[in-house]
Amino acid sequence: MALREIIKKGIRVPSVSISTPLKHGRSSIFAITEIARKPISTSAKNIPEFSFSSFLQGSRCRGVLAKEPLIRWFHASPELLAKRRNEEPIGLKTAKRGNKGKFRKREIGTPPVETPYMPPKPQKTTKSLQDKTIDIFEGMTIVELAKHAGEPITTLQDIVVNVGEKVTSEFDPLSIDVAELVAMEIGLNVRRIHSNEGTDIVPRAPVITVMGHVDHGKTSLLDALRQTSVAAKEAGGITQHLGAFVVGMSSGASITFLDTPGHAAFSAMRARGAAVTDIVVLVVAADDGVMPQTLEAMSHAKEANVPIVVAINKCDKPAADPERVKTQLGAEGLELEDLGGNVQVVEVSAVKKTGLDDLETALLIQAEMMDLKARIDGPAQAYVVEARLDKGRGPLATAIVKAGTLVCGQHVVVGSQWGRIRAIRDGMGKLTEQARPAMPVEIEGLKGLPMAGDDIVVVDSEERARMLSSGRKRKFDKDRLIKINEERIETLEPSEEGPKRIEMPVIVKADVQGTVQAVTDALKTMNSPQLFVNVVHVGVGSVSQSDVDLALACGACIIGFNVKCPPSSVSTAATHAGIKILIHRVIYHLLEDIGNMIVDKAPGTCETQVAGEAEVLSIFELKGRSKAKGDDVKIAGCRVMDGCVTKSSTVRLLRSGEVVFEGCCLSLKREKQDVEKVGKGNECGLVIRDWDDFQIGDVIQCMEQVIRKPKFISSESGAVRIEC
Ligand SMILES: Nc1nc2c(ncn2[C@@H]2O[C@H](COP(=O)(O)OP(=O)(O)OP(=O)(O)O)[C@@H](O)[C@H]2O)c(=O)[nH]1
Repeated sequence: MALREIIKKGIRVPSVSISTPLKHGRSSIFAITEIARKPISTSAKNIPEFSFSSFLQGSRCRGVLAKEPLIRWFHASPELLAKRRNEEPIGLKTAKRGNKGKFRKREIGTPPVETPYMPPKPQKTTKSLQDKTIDIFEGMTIVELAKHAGEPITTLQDIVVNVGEKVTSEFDPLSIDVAELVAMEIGLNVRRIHSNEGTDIVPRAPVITVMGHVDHGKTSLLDALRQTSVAAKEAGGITQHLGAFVVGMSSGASITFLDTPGHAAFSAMRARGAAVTDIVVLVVAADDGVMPQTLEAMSHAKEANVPIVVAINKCDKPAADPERVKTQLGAEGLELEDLGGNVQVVEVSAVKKTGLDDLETALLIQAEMMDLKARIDGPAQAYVVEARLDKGRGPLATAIVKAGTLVCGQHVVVGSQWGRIRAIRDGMGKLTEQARPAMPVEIEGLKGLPMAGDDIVVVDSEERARMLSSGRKRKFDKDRLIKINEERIETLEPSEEGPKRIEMPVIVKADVQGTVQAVTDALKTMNSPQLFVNVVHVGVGSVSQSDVDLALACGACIIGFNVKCPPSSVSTAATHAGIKILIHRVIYHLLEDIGNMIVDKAPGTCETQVAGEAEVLSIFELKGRSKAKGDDVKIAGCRVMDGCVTKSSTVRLLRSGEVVFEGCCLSLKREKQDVEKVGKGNECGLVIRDWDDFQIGDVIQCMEQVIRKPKFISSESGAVRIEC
């Protein structure tokens, strides 16, 4: 849609992304933007005069770097601009530019037509740039970037200038951070490609994630492995410190385990492109066998192209049947070594601590086959495994370095957060100066809380860190808005015809960022055309007064997952405000609770149903007995076959299965006594208002109005849904 149309129609544009080469008429575009950004009541005359320098500043913050590129308006040349001006008289005339690049005068023509502002109906975004990911690398040129991005070189040059970089030629190498910023400004996702060439490359420890069905012993196995570690034995046992730990073996080799068992953490990390895990240990209980989440874990590993080592656990149990498990896994397409494939299987017992050495050996063999190596010099490439907020130390992130060395004091950008690394601690909680590949560490010094799977990028200066972080935040916010919009549309569309949609606003608080995400994702699985679980706010830490205030403002309930009960002052405030706080540690219990709340909250739909059914066995006629007119009255002598016949309800008469009359009951008697209702198996006399044409064999049904609430359904695999 042309800008002129937008202005005319009064559609408010949140902000506009404009990109034009210098001298190609950006001043007029800027002026148009100013009008379009405001509600239509603003007249063009209100636009203040501006100078060339203020325009440049303006274009930086509102034009090229604008947040919502709903409209892209490229001017290729002054000729095209002139042509457009002729074709689309927008009521604005471009200022004439003087020799020194200053605007002398700007004439403003016809103000836009004033029509009331109508918020635009959310529209489905077409498969957008938001979904496009390009590879970027240190030293790439603008020409290369333009080729990857599919954008004109001049557009990118302009953005590079606007992010404060000097450009002398399109063949100038860009730093990887600037390349990312430029890509984000045009709405693209990036994948940073790090070069490994010519540096010190050494073998590294494998990084392993344990997955499997609920209660098959993932946590027990991790605990057992942690205790068998040589390092643990030497240190007299490690207190759990990080979301990852290293098992040192007597041979000197080591294995890094991610202590965030579960598919949610794995998927969340993968969704952010964090290829942290080298191998998945698939835990299957020997007595239970393959279960739904075993299959889920298998597909997660397959999709991520991560090899599996199977640990058949609970082999100490009398009901254990490892052979059956192997057959089941084989039938699911896993090519086990025993069956001629290359997937290793180890029989273990986490409780009896048997088979753990075999498991470690199997993992080392798998790692050896993969020839895992990493560069140890140069800037670190690392990922966040877990993040939490510590009262005294601020945001803390458990990280795994993939390549290079992370050094204390470096400026980093972590996801959309930034900071300067104040301290690095190893798995034992000991301060260290640096972290090398496959070494889980905790870093301190970030300004905000990152998320599991966020990448850690080392940058040269605080300025660069701030700039990259704010660029990422803008992109993150924009993508989030697009996603919310799409989710709303998806859930809204089919419900327009159907029953009214239930919206359930919730606030999610959890112990760590990964859990926040897992809970949020689990809640979203409940969404359907009839239900929208609207996660209005998320955060790490226990439920606070400000959560209660927010919940009150938006009618939300508060979920606290894996957090302590809130202080009594907060609970009291919530009770007074009528805000529900749900504290849970098991996701299925939480979903069940939320499901029940939704059912309670749902208004339900009013339905008519048959409450009782009677068959006409005989017909009596009472002469001149009608109270109103003194006419004859026909009584149907009936037997109640099902349910209950009630005098106050509406009735319908069926003959040969067809409804022939609908009305109300005038009189209901049982053995000459007026009664209100007659139950199944009993006989009664029934008079229907305005109907006396009874026949033997007719069926009289009593109808009642019921409010039907949605049903909460939870399946064995733990999935839940609300059926309206
Ligand atoms: N007999 C026996 N019991 C085990 C073994 N491993 C775990 N268990 C028991 O199985 C139950 C579940 O173990 P967890 O380690 O909590 O299982 P999980 O897979 O981490 O469970 P979720 O975190 O709920 O998915 C506990 O009661 C454990 O004591 C084992 O090797 N032998």
